[in-house]
Amino acid sequence: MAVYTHVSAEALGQLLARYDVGDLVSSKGIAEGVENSNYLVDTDRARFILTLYEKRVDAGDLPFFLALLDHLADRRLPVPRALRARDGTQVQQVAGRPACLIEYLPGVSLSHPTPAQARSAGLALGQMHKAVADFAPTRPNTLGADSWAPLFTRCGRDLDAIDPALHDMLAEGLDATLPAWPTDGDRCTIHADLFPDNVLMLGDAVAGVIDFYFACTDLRLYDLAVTHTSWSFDATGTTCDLAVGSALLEGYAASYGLSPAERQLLPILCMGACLRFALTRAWDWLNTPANALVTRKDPLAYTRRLAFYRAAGAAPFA
Ligand SMILES: Nc1ncnc2c1ncn2[C@@H]1O[C@H](COP(=O)(O)OP(=O)(O)O)[C@@H](O)[C@H]1O
Ligand SMILES: N[C@@H](CCOP(=O)(O)O)C(=O)O
Repeated sequence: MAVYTHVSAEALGQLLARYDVGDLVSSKGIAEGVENSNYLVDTDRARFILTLYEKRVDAGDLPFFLALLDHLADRRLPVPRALRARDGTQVQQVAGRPACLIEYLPGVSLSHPTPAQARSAGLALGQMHKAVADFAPTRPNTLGADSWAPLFTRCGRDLDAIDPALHDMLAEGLDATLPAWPTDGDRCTIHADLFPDNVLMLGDAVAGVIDFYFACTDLRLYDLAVTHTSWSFDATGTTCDLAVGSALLEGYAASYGLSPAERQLLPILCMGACLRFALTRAWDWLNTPANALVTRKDPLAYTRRLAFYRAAGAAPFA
């Protein structure tokens, strides 16, 4: 459960009074997510999401994220906008944290996506990449390839408390990946965390894309790689469903295009994506406050994926 900061009914009532959204009827903390505190808020007029930005979100980056949401929503992509209060502001202070009241989107996050659903996710990702062609703001990827070795060093031998082989697996993975990391290639604004839990589905169709708080400017195909690593495996990272991975690529190819040369880059980009999530999960495993209502995510689910991509080479991307 991701609620790091408690919001009292009084504080929530005061917040809602700044907006033209009706009166508070009920609110409850949302079980999913690990980064921010999220509440489902019902008023007598509609349902909303209240997000309080926590650990990894720098308040200085919020204008970038919120402008991106507005940009994509203006182009009819299914992303939620942050509402504006009567004074025009989108970011408020709630219980000492920066916070936004966000449009609620229907749909469910999947645990076991089918190929048809993965195809829709690939289509949506390609549509987003097209839609950001005229999005001018930029944001460096603070969890990009340059950050992985320093994060590994900061975790150090504490990694072995998670698993005795974790330190050496990550060291080998970094050695295999970083020297081959692409230095050029198409760059654009990317979501950078398009896991199934950040896509709301209705049947086989994408009804919402949420959680843009890692969005940044980086290699476009790295976004596809992150999505491949998160959609194509079971939660433990043990079994790869190649039909799901292929359908994801097929959807992306249909909406954006995917050349043979670009497919050849995907193995190394997927290895990088595995390192990124194994490292941040490991860091969080070692550093999550004991009193936080959050379910930590298993870093080994990403070292298993890393081993898969290292062994499989180009085969999953043909
Ligand atoms: N705009 C939204 N509409 C509907 N549900 C949402 C929306 N934003 C978040 N949620 C729900 O809240 C959960 C956590 O949100 P998320 O942004 O993924 O949190 P975190 O930033 O902590 O990862 C999601 O899995 C989803 O169930
Ligand atoms: N998707 C990342 C962690 C970020 O969590 P999210 O709830 O914001 O998607 C992971 O699974 O490690």
